Amino acid sequence: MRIALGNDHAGLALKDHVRKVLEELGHEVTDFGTHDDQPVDFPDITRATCEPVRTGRADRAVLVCGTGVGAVIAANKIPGIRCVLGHDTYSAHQGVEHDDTNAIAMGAWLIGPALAREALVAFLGARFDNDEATARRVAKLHEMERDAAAELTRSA
Ligand SMILES: O=C(CO)[C@H](O)[C@H](O)[C@H](O)COP(=O)(O)O
Repeated sequence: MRIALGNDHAGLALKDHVRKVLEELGHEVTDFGTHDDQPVDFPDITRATCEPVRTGRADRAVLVCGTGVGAVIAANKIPGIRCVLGHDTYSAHQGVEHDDTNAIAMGAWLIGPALAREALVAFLGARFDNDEATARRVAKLHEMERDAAAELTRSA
């Protein structure tokens, strides 16, 4: 898969591990940084990393920050991005199967390299069920995004 990878300063060490895991698993990784420990803002990194997924130039995004929470919040504000907090393997694959998640966020302050690896394997190995119920629910998420965009246009 084509994976867009991004992290803030708090996620740097775990991101380096994640990149190696992704490459070992045979994925094509584009690393959007950050590449050193100078503080950066997770919304900026998240936006840059998720943009190629939004536009179809990457298949999935992997985000690493301190807790994963900031990156999840930011990612789920981007139209077309559905991001799971990937601190357990069940959520990592079930989110794809039921909710068509295309991004995963991890907190470097909370999980270690072994769990990060297992969560990634679960996330990247999973496929959207796309049955009647899951397709209907994800369509409603798209509808919510369209409603939000229309509301913005109306109030502009
Ligand atoms: O973990 C986070 C909150 O959800 C953020 O993404 C940042 O990593 C964290 O807030 C960074 O904190 P710092 O005090 O600037 O290191």
